[in-house]
Formats: sequence, structure tokens, C-alpha cells
Amino acid sequence: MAGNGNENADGDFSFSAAAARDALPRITTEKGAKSADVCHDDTAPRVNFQTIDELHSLQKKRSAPTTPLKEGGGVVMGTSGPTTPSSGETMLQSVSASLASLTRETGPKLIRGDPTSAAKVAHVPHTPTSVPAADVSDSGLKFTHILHNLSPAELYEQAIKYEKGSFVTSTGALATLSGAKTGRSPKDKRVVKDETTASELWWGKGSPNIEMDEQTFLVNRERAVDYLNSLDKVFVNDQYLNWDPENRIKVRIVSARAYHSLFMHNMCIRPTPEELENFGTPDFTIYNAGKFPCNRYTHYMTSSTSVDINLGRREMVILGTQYAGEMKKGLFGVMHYLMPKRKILSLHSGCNMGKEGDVALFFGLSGTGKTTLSTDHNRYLIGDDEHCWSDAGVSNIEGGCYAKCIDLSREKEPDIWNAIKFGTVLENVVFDEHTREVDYNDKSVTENTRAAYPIEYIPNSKIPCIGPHPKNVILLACDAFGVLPPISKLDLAQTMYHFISGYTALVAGTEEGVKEPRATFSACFGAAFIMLHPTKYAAMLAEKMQAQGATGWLVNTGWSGGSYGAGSRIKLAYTRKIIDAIHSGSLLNATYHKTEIFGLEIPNEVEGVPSEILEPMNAWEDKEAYKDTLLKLAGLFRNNFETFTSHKIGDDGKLTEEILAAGPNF
Ligand SMILES: Nc1ncnc2c1ncn2[C@@H]1O[C@H](COP(=O)(O)OP(=O)(O)O)[C@@H](O)[C@H]1O
Ligand SMILES: C=C(OP(=O)(O)O)C(=O)O
Ligand SMILES: [Ca+2]
Ligand SMILES: [Mn+2]
Repeated sequence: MAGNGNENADGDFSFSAAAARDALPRITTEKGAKSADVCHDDTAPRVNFQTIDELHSLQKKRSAPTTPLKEGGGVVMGTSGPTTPSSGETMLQSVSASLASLTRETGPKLIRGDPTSAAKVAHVPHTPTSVPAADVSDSGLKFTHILHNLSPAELYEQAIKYEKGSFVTSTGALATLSGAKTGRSPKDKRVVKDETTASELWWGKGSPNIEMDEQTFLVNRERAVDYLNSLDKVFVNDQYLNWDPENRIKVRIVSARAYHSLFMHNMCIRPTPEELENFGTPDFTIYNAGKFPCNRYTHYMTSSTSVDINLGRREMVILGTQYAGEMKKGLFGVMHYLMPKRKILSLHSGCNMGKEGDVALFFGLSGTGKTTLSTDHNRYLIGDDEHCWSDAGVSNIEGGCYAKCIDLSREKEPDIWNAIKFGTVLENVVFDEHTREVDYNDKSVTENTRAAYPIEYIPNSKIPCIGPHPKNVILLACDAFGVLPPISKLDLAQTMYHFISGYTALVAGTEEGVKEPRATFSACFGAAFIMLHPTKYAAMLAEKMQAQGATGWLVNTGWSGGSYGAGSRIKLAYTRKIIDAIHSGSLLNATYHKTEIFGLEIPNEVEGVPSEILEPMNAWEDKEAYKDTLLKLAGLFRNNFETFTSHKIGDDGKLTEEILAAGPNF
């Protein structure tokens, strides 16, 4: 009903304009009313805006220097460079150099800020330069907006506005999808083999380094750079690796998704505003064009995914996979090359420290418990996955943790649970569409659901993430055969034997195509990431453990009472008790008995752990089946070690012999 109708006494409506005017009630002002009697709210503040736009412009305070937009709106970096660059311009020049095509003269024109504020671009004076027509391309004429080191809040907004599948969960985390790939693609990881790397790196059987030539790398690099420059905007993260200030590495990550930028914001070390201001040229750059496939007509390409490392150029290119773990583990590979050159051992291990300063390392393959067991409410967390061991002690390479969250429970893993809050990236989890509560048991997208959070989200993290020399070196194996003891003490030769073997049952999920746990051997508990021959890392570990008098332990976080399918996984609560006994030193004084075949020293008792499970055979009903399975596993160990029998470990011929003798005897 139209609002200008008037109801008469009969309830009819009259639309006569005159009648309507006559029927308007008159508002009369009471004569003689003093102004003092009128309710006068003199607490109402003055307004500082005349228009809605002005009001909105007041909402955001300028912040420096991580996210400033220069006065006048936007710094442009294109074919004409400014004469005395401000820090914003220096950053754009540096990013422009990173994104420069190798085949065209004109690099991309870059502008800071989100393209939705692009109105400002038109007003920026831009001196025309004459370029030969042949060198001009459309992509060289357009602007690419650079979103440089955005804050988590800004990245949330970018993700939610522009990336399908990005949502805020009930605890404030950013849930997102990694696309078709929900785990790493080790078979698509390639390393440029040039004159230097041909002799320095480990190539051939067992090596993760699948070769590619420089030319093919450049083809993929150009593909990634062209893709990124074709976008309206790209995210750039300038960050650090390694908390050891003397061995810090500057990394730049150029990516197409806010999800990738937030992931690396969390996983790498975050520079202070001052450090960012003076960042300069990165030591290593990742071009993440993961949304875009590689070209299968390109030499060496066997799928649409390619993760390429060029140590000479200090660059990494990602095509055809959006799984964020490729970036962090790719950089880890680079550290496995750079650090040993400086006589620093890089470790695929978690690391924590007790109140007395006792440091423990937790080596293990994916899913064996590095993150879970290094996150310990009674100890300081140094890091969950990647460390360095130098002459000064240990340092974390990263600034965040990347926890598996399948079946995550508040009760069993409270610190990880509580870290899943605003700022945390939650990959591939399933949540209620209304409440946005995450169902951590749901494997609909993948088994490899993950949470990436800054390390300070763990309340007892040790910042800076460094510590003294390790006292205990714990090797984690998730034994799907159920024949390795839950805990055994190792001598140095045994520690080296098991370190080089790197046995576990690969739990489904982290690598593409693995659906069931299956026995696997991965040298140094991280063959997918090492660059040099495993014996080089083993020799360094032996030397450091010997020098520091560290004790080696083998902890089976896998099955007990039977193999996968028949037995059951050892309760996390028991494994924690075992780890407590290692840390407290009480296990050093326990009485031990030696096992057949593997010659492992098993303690007779561990406080809080049922003694029946300490000796694996006792937990099996079918003793014959146990013996057969044990022999089968011993055979697998022996076969695997054959490739290492011809290698010497360090300068000590005696140690090499001892290591060979430390394997199973049957
Ligand atoms: N006894 C156990 N010890 C360690 N982890 C266990 C155990 N039982 C089950 N788990 C589960 O196994 C997974 C170990 O994964 P995680 O700690 O992320 O491994 P990593 O960091 O080595 O990849 C976690 O989901 C954890 O809850
Ligand atoms: C992220 C990974 O590591 P982890 O499972 O050891 O945490 C990975 O291997 O992709
Ligand atoms: Ca878990
Ligand atoms: Mn982990």
C-alpha cells in the first residue's frame, strides 16, 4: 500500500492530494517552552566527517611499514623507475626484478595494494618510454598489484572475498581447500643438474633428486612468471628461515592465493617492521603458480604437476599443485643443501626443551608423531619439524607448526587444539555449514587434513626458537607390522643404522596416492628432502651425538599386539609416558633385556605403561605369526640397507663396520 494514502473514518482510502494535505496532523510547538527544558544531549561528540566516504576513510588508521599505501595512493613500479626510491619503491623494484620475464625486455608493471582500489592507478604520473614494438606485449602493458606481507586479517579478507572454499570456522581459523592435490607430489619434484650439483648432490637410486636441465627449468619458470603476471594481483611474502641469526636465510614467496600467503606467513619466520624495511634482495625465491599446470610437452614433464628447484639460480617453481606443504618442504630441501656447506646439520625432526634446559630431538617420517610429541605441555617447544644443529646448539628453521589434524581431540592434544584459532590455516577439513564447527574425524576431502599456525600459538613455545645441544635423540617409527618394541635404547652404531634406514609405515595421506599404511624406508627420516648422500648427514649426526654424549632411542608409535588390521595403535597416552621417562632420565637407569634379531635393548619397566606391551611378542596372541612378521621386517631392513653397505660413514672405518653390524641378525 502506498504510503501517501489517508484512512478515513470508514476505513476507505482517499488519494485526493488536497484531502491528504488537509488530513496531515499538525505539529504544534508549545508556546513559552524554554530551551533548558528540551532534552539536550551535550555529550554527543562532534563528528569529523561530512560524508559517508569520509566516515569510512576514518575507520582505518595508516600502519607502517608492513602495509602502507603511499600518500597519493599507490607506488607504481614499471618501465620508468623513480630516481630516489622510498622503501616501498625499493620493495617494488625488488619484486619487479623477481617477476621479470627472461624473454621479454619489459618487466611487469607493479603497483602496491588491492586492485579494487585501482581508481588511484590512473592518477599516478607515468613517464612514457619508447620501447621497440616487437618487445611490447599486452602483459607488459598491464599492472600487476602486489600484496606485500599482508597481515592475517587482510589475508582472511582476500581469501574470503576471492577464493572459493575459504571460510571462517567457529574458532576463528581460516578453512580452505588445497584443490586436487591434498598431499605432496614427490615424484614430480625435480632438481636442476648442472656442473656443480652433478657432483655435489645425491643422484640415482633412492635419491629424491630427479634431474632436470637448466633450459627446462627456465621454460617452467617463464610459464609460472607469465601466469603470475597475467593476474590482477599476486601475494609476496618476504620472510626468514632459521632462528640462528648467523645462519638466517631470506626467502621470498610469490603466490596467487591468499591461502598460500597466510600459510607461509605462519610457517616462515616473520620479520619485524624494521627488518622488512631493510629486507633487500632475497636469498631464495619461490614462484608458486600452483593453480596453473605445467605443459606436458615440456621435456621431463610426466604429469601436470612440477615442483622444480634450481640451486644455482636460488629459485623454486611450483606448477600444477596448490598443496601448501610443497613450499615449506621445498625450502627444507634447500636448507639441506645450504646448511651442510656451513658444517651445520639439517634435521627432519621436532625439538623441545625441558625446564632444566635438556633438549630432545624427535626424528620421524610423516605421521610418526614429531608434531604431536614435541608439543608437550611440560616442555618448551622449539619446533615441530625442521631444525639445524650447529656448533652452538639447535635452532628451528621455521616460524610455525604444521599439524596433522585427522581425529584431533581437545582432550588428547589440547595445545594443538587451542592453536586452531584466528590466524591458523585449516586445510581440507570438513565443517558444519551453519555452526562452522570442524569435524576432525571427517576424511571426506582427505586423510591429510592440516593446521598451520605460528609457533607462538603454542603457549610454552620457546622464542627465539633456539636451544643448547640435544641430550636425547628419539627416532620415531610408526611400525605397521607391530613387531618393534614401543621403546628401546640404542647405542651409537644402532642409532646410525636406524637413522640411515629411516623405517616407518607411511601413513595414508601426506603423499599422493597412499591409501593404506605400508612399510617404507626413507634415509635420514626424510629422504624426500635431503640433497646430499645420506651418509653425509649420518656422519655429522654421529660426530655431534658423540661429542655431546647424546643418547639414541627408538620409539614405535605404531602397532602393538599384531600388524595393522589385527593389532591396534599404541595409545598416545602410553607413548607420552615413555617420552616422559626419556626426558626425566629415569629410563637411563632402568634394567634392560636384549631382543633377538634386531638386538634392541628393551626396558623391563616404564612408569605408567603396562609392562606386557613393552616386549612386543607378549602382546601378540599368535607367537608364530609374530616371529614370521619379525623376520619379514628384518628382511626388508636388510634389503634396504644393501645400497649403503659400500659407503663409508665419516673418517672412522670402525664406526662404518659397527653400523653395518647394528642391523638385524638372522
Ligand atoms: N602413540 C602415538 N604416538 C604419536 N602419535 C600418535 C599415536 N597414536 C596416534 N597418534 C596420532 O598420529 C599422528 C602423528 O602425526 P604428527 O604428530 O603430525 O606426525 P609428524 O609431525 O611426524 O608428521 C597424530 O594424528 C597423532 O594423534
Ligand atoms: C608436511 C609434511 O611433513 P610432516 O608430515 O612431517 O609434518 C609433508 O611431508 O608434506
Ligand atoms: Ca592427532
Ligand atoms: Mn609434523
